[in-house]
Amino acid sequence: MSKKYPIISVVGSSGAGTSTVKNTFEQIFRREGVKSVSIEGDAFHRYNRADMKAELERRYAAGDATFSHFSYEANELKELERVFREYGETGRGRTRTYVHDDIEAARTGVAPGNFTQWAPFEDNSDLLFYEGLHGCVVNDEVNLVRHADLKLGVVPVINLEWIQKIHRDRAQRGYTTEAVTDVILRRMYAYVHCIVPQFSETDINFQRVPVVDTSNPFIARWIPTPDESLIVIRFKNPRGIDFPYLTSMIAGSWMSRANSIVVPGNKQDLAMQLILTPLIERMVREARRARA
Ligand SMILES: Nc1ncnc2c1ncn2[C@@H]1O[C@H](COP(=O)(O)OP(=O)(O)OP(=O)(O)O)[C@@H](O)[C@H]1O
Ligand SMILES: O=C(CO)[C@H](O)[C@H](O)COP(=O)(O)O
Repeated sequence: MSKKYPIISVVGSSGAGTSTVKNTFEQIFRREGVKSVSIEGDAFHRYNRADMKAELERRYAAGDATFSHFSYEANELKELERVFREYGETGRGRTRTYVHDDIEAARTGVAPGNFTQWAPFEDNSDLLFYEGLHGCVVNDEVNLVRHADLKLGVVPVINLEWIQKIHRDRAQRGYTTEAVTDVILRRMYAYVHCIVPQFSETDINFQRVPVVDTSNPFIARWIPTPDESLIVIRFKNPRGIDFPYLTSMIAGSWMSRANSIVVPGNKQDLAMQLILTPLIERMVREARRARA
């Protein structure tokens, strides 16, 4: 936790929708005049695509079928923690980009499956925004949670998460359904052991639930639309959350538990703005006062 240089950590599995949620944050930052710097979790993968393939094959031959991008050891989590700590103390740090596809390659000048060079954050930012797979990991080696001031989970129910991943990886990254299915299967061990535990560390989880049949996610022709889904929003500590205000402002919402509210899928953006804007506004106000 840093009063001077706060960190927001948004965690979700691959295809969960963390990049989509980043757009909502960017709208809030723009409207509130907040200058942010950001990290994409993929920047902290340990291997480029070719080296990851070689490492996967090496481990597989040695009898380890559990290794994947979700595994702690496939990522530079100590370096990520060092950057979180440095940013919290000084407002400085560094990141890079993992280039996934031709569009990103044209933008960065780096071939797909490789990293750009590390580059420092811009100076004079108000906060650091992280979105990715591992921003709330607590294990024997790192504790990212203690550095983050606001922690969010983006967690569609698993059938929906798979549909989103399959459609995104096919449409934007050129993979086949079979290839994505193999990746989902290979990542399952680390999904359970490395990804899921983080959602007990987060302050707020946003869980999208489809209300159409997704029994066979591998043949779904499209991603269930916002109108075909609900969002369950769960607060770890509901004290201070103005639920009557939220349920009156968000048409069609209701409380399902003392710490949970359900909103229609097409109100996700509105709900996030209503919930997050005051939290961000307070965080930035206190940080600016601490730096003055
Ligand atoms: N609330 C939503 N409603 C409809 N579609 C969504 C929603 N959130 C995400 N999607 C869709 O799901 C797919 C994956 O979303 P996104 O790229 O944001 O995932 P991600 O968590 O950033 O994945 P990765 O970490 O692998 O890059 C995209 O096609 C996106 O349009
Ligand atoms: O989404 C991912 C992790 O969140 C990707 O699968 C990972 O970044 C590796 O990418 P690629 O398969 O394009 O090499």
